[in-house]
Amino acid sequence: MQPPLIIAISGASGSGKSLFTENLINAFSEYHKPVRVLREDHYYRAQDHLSMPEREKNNYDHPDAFEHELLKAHLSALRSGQPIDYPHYCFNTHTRLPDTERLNPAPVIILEGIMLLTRAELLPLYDVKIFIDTPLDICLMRRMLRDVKERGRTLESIAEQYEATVKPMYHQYIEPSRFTADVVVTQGGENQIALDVIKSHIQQVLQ
Ligand SMILES: Nc1ncnc2c1ncn2[C@@H]1O[C@H](COP(=O)(O)OP(=O)(O)O)[C@@H](O)[C@H]1O
Ligand SMILES: Nc1ccn([C@@H]2O[C@H](COP(=O)(O)O)[C@@H](O)[C@H]2O)c(=O)n1
Repeated sequence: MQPPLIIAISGASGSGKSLFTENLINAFSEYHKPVRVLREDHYYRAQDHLSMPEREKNNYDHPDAFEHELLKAHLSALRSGQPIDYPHYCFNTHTRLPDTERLNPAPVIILEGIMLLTRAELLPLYDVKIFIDTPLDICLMRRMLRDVKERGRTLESIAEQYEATVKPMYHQYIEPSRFTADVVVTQGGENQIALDVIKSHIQQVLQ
């Protein structure tokens, strides 16, 4: 069996990675190749041993917040045709859920997450590296709306976390990782030309 094509999509929180991923999947639907999506967020470290106030204080915008060793092992397994036990994460409790999900390999694997391009040891595992480059003020505005609605946050906590970790870590880790990307996408998840270009590259590779 041919190894899967692995596409990594990175960029700031709120840059439109999830939306771009959804649109890329839709673009694939006519091509009849099963696509599997893995979210780096699911690889945030389990923190069951910490109290809630301790969890709330943590820096979730540092590469070490993620169990990248597990992600790397999972990518290697999928590449060699083995299934994985995909972890699930809860943003409200800041830790992993007890259950995992058995996932089989697929011809196309899309990975999505903020720190995917920051680890030198992960880069060789990706076939295509994409960076969604969206101005930070737009990312923050989107994040505020989403985190209040979906992640149980208050505006005060979002503003505090943004100043303390999200913004400085973006400049330290995420922004420099842009230069490792094959494609930098401006105008976020709705950039149709970028979607078409990437789709046509992927079609050529898969033929
Ligand atoms: N181009 C866009 N125009 C309007 N809203 C957008 C756009 N891109 C993303 N959003 C919205 O902003 C929020 C964050 O986008 P999302 O794709 O989840 O970002 P990320 O995965 O990078 O954190 C979501 O509610 C999404 O629907
Ligand atoms: N317990 C957590 C874990 C992560 N975060 C924030 O999530 C952001 C990354 O996820 P996106 O879907 O927005 O890319 C990251 O910036 C962390 O600050 C959190 O708030 N709590």
